[in-house]
Amino acid sequence: MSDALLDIRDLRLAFKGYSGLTEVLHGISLKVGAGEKVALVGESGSGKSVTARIILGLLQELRSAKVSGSVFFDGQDLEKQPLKVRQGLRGTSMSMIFQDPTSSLNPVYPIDVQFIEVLRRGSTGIAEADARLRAVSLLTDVSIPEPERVLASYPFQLSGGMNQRVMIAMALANEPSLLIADEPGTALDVTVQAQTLHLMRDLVERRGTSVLFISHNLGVVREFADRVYVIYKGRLVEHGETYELFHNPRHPYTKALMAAVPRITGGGIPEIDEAMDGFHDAMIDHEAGVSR
Ligand SMILES: Nc1ncnc2c1ncn2[C@@H]1O[C@H](COP(=O)(O)OP(=O)(O)OP(=O)(O)O)[C@@H](O)[C@H]1O
Repeated sequence: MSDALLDIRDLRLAFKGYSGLTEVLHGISLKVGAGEKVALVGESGSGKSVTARIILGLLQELRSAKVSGSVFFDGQDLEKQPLKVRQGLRGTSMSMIFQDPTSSLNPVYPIDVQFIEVLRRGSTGIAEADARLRAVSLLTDVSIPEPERVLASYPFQLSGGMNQRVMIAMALANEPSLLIADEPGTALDVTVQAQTLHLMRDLVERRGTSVLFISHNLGVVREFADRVYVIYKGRLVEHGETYELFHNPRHPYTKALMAAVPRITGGGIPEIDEAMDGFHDAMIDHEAGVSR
């Protein structure tokens, strides 16, 4: 049992390929408390999105993915639950916002069809007229003018920022206790991204929704998260309260993330790899009992 809403313990992931197993996560442990906003930060390829997909139970459906460890959600070990139970949680108790709305909004259906389907996942049997009213109210919450017009539109008829707001409204439609936000707004221009993030923060704070916020951008995280975990090549290298982490970063990788825009190559940073030798074990010891 755990008192945190989300409690991930010793999560490991490897992909089976022609040349054998490629290890991607090497024992990730993290917690998100009720109403807490927690960020997972690291460069491209460090393992942020796969962590999110494991929480949602999506990777476990892939035959090439070998997952071990525990994901406790609301006190239940999800890894021990049948697939059907996990699928039932998606879009209801836990939902996800992706960086690019076009990857989750279906281009061939108007927004209303997709919105009503989402609402029906949370309340089976809801009448169409009621679902429509609820959708209008949710779109109003995300500051969408003329929600009726937006409901009748196809995603391609809306701007990127508008689609992102629609996604946020849909993700919050069934009042999830956990929202996983994977670099929301990265595909948008900086001003629209900032507006989207402020809006999302207001909404989750008002509703008391817990958030796991995934990003490569420490600047964005500073604005948004209560606590931060830093991930590097499938390992957590540091975590702490946001204020503390920014004022007293201990790990060389965290310092590198702060000092400059990280090189988003996925290949790692040679200087950090060197500095990591020896440092990583010391950090793990330092954080023992907290991150492990
Ligand atoms: N289905 C898959 N099969 C094989 N390897 C995969 C698969 N999905 C992800 N990976 C690998 O797992 C590693 C972690 O990927 P992940 O998408 O979690 O990175 P990320 O930190 O979210 O990066 P980004 O910010 O670019 O999304 C990468 O090396 C990626 O190539």
